[in-house]
Amino acid sequence: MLSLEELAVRLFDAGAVRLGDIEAKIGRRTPIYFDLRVVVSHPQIMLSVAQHLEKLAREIDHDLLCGVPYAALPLAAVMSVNTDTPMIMKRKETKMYATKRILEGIFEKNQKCLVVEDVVTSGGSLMETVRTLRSESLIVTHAVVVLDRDQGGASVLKQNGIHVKSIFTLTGLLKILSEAGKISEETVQIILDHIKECQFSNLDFMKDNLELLPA
Ligand SMILES: O=C(O)c1cc(=O)[nH]c(=O)n1[C@@H]1O[C@H](COP(=O)(O)O)[C@@H](O)[C@H]1O
Repeated sequence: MLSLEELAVRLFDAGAVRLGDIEAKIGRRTPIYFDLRVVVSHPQIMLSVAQHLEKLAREIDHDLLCGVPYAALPLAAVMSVNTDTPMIMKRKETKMYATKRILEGIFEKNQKCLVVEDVVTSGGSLMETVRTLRSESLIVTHAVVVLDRDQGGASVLKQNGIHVKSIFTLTGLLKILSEAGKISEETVQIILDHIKECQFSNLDFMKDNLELLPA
């Protein structure tokens, strides 16, 4: 298995870390965007990301895996095969014909479902999936994620009963990439200032992002 440092550099070289003034979800702007969708083109990187998630998942009691659509779906599938853990999939929309299911795959009430997500910023996307799983009587208490952007999403999720374990935090990732000579100190500082300013626990920031708050 690749070390965290090697994995971070491989992800960077594959184009998973985009720098600049980038538009993120719902019009948010960010000086760094982590795009995990590129890993489907790099099977060895995808395998390594999945293995690191499996390591985090080993300490969590679970019967099922569920990836948040879409970027985490291939990762959840690789984890499912590697660990022989059944997976379920959440549809973006409820199917309007045949089975009318929102969740695909076999599950029973009160099974423990571990959620797999690529990036946590506010925690909104992950929470949306958790709500669906809970509405289908599954027990959801943990999530494993590739990157926690350190913007307060993990504590918002904790308030909603979800403990998040991440392979990388954005602060940790920046340290690795700057030590590897991939990003400059100046860029690191711009991103750290952004994280500090754009906190989902900060009420002034939240006023402009109310639609992102988990209910
Ligand atoms: O929009 C984002 O905040 C975001 C930042 C980033 O670096 N990478 C990234 O993939 N995202 C997207 O934002 C989602 C997480 O944002 P939250 O729903 O606010 O936690 C991810 O599932 C992605 O769709």
